[in-house]
This record gives sequence, structure tokens and C-alpha cells, in this order.
Amino acid sequence: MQPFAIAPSILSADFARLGEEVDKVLAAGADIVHFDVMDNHYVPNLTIGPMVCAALRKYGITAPIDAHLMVKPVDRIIGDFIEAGATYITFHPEASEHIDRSLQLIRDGGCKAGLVFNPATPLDVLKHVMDKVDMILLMSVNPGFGGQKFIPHTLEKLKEARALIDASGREIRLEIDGGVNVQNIREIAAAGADTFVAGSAIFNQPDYKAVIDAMRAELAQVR
Ligand SMILES: O=C(CO)[C@@H](O)[C@H](O)COP(=O)(O)O
Repeated sequence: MQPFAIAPSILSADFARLGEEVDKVLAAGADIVHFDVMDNHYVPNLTIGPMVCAALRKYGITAPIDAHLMVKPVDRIIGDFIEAGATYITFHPEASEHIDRSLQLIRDGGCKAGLVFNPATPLDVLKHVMDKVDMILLMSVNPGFGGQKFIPHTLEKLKEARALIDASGREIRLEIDGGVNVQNIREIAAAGADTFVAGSAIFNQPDYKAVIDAMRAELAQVR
């Protein structure tokens, strides 16, 4: 299993001070920057794109950037995120005409590739592409907005994904996204997640380090 990683979702950061916000959350102990890309088509919201990702790199952010593309069609924006310096690029199977090709595009660009599953999307497709994914992201809310409640049945799905990863023998991150907070992170980790996206739970508090420390203390009880 991969080491635990905390990935604050900058969707809940102050966009007017984005560089400073990312610096601050990394200084507070975050491992990965979770970068939500919404197109007002695949999801009913509009956020940030590759220019902002490139701007964060230019500003000096060296931490891994995990670009979650909620964009349809997805292929034509993948190259822009590779150029912009994303580390992970993940997309939803429903948003790609050719899932295997989209994964290959990401990997050919030198990035790590991942698939994202909405709460009601089955994991079936994974069995055909397990050798091409570096991350599996399970949405524990319907995508589009921060600040929603964790959907409990995702815990069963996490166990299912964890079993698939363990059976593959590959190093694949299992990321969870939506409604993650200090109160539920331990149960989520126990179900198999190793990478935890949290937006409002971190950015809506004045002391990011206090939240991240509290999350790590919960995770330390799992392993
Ligand atoms: O992708 C999304 C929402 O679509 C998430 O990354 C949210 O931004 C998570 O926010 P919280 O539920 O942690 O507030």
C-alpha cells in the first residue's frame, strides 16, 4: 500500500491568493495539491484550467499536482495539462471516447494516469486497464462542488478497489474525494484509501496545520 498522502483541494482555497494559499497548505504538511478542473458541461460548475496549473509551477510550486479533469471530451485538454506540469492527470471514464487511449496519452506525456469513479459508477472498466493506471480516485460526493457530505456506501466501494489494487500487485494510489474530514478520515483509511482529498475541511479553517495534524493523528491509528 502507498504511504498516506493528504491532498487539499484548492477548489476551497481563496483563488485571489492562490499561490500563497498553496504555499501555506504545503507548509502546513500537505503532500499533494488537488487541482479540480470543471467545464460547466460534464459537471455544473466552471473552475480553473491548464494556465493556472502552469502559473502555480511558475510561481514555484514543486509539490505533486493532481489534476482531476471533470471535462468532456477529455482528450484535447490532456496535452495542455502535461505541458502545464501536472504530475497526476485523472479523468472520468464517461468523459472519454477511448479510455485506453486517454490513459496512454497521459503516460506518453510522462505523467501518472488515473481513472475517477462517481458514486454510482461501477469499477468494471478497471479490469481492462489495471496495468495503465497509477491512481484510482473514488468520488464520495457527486462531482461539481466542495462542501458536500460524504456518501457512506463509498466505504464498500473503497474495499472493492483496494482488493483490485492488491490483486494487481502494482503501486496504484487509491484516492478518495468528497466530504473527507477529521471525523471520518480514519474509517475511510481503514476501508483502503491511501490518498485523501479534503477541500472545505482544510481551507474553511484558519489553521491548516492544525487540521492536517489532526488528520495525520487519525491516520496513525490505522497504520
Ligand atoms: O472534486 C471535487 C468536487 O467535485 C472535490 O475535490 C471537492 O473540492 C472536495 O471538497 P470537500 O468535499 O472536501 O469540501
